[in-house]
Amino acid sequence: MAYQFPALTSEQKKELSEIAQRIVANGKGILAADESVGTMGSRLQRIKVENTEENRRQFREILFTVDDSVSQSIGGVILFRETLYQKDSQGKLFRDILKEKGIVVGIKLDQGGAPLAGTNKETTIQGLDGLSERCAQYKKDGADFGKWRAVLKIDNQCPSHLAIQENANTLARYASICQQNGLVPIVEPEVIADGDHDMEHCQYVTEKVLAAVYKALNDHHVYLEGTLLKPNMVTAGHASTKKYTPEQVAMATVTALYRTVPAAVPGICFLSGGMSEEDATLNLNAINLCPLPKPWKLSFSYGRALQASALAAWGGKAANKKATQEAFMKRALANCQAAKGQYVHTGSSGAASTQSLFTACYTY
Ligand SMILES: O=P(O)(O)OC[C@@]1(O)O[C@H](CO)[C@@H](O)[C@@H]1O
Repeated sequence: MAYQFPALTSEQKKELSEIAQRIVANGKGILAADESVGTMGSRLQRIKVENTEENRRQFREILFTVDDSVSQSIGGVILFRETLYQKDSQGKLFRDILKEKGIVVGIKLDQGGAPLAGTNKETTIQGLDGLSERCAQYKKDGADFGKWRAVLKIDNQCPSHLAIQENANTLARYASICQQNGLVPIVEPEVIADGDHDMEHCQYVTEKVLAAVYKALNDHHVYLEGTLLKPNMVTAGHASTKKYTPEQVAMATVTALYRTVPAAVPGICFLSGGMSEEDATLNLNAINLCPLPKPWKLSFSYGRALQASALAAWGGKAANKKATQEAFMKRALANCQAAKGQYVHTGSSGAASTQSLFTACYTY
């Protein structure tokens, strides 16, 4: 097998690896503010706010106009298409506000699930058609990384070999297209927490899924130094009666990663997957203290676990801007400390931060 057709030039590789490293430098992580219109609707419903474009814009304006010091904790923000082209009340594009803070702008690229016939309601993810053109346009419009979330579930006969292979291959194809267009791909194979399985079962499945993903990324000539992984932590299913400490979650999670994720990958940014804000922070802290080899940055790319307190503080009222920004900053800082293994729980968390954020069958 000759090495004849290099996928990327050395300049392209340099740009990609620098972007990836910037996002996870010094304990920084990612704010996943890329909820689709429908997903944002269920977030807003919880606080009894109507799901209009203007309400979505207003909440995101409050998050993005937080004090500049947020850039010490947040290295990247993932946006939904609508948000990439939205402006603050003074008419300034959100993406320019983020870039001026030194935050890297990312874009959600997957377009939702489609059923895999002949399986127990498993899915693949759509969005490959026209992806290269969309990536090129988003790069011109200021994005430097992309995100694609594949969903795998633990259930009777699940995940099937077909679902694992199909989603791994689709993630790899997406990653290759991103890199060709100068975007760092965030590769997100999420094993969702639905079910009553124990943590050991989740570890087994997570290892199988990650091993398939890295085989596919290699097959597609993806440059690993210019990627980031966004996996689930290894936990018991949401309906399991077994309880595990953050140290046990950390040991199972780092073991699964150590067995499957090459050291060339610069950073692993976990999703929060319905954990409470506080659990997501405590688990990340324990992961960074875990006494196993950890050749990658271990950080966060949280949606719910960075925004739940902020959403509750906002409640749809402009007058609550300060409290909303304080709540967001508090979580951003806590997770940055956890990404360095330096988080100390003070016991003063608000009610919203300890509430489970789990949604059953969270497929899109
Ligand atoms: O699990 P979390 O941390 O809330 O969100 C993880 C995430 O990948 O899933 C959501 C739905 O696609 C996205 O908004 C977000 O980026």
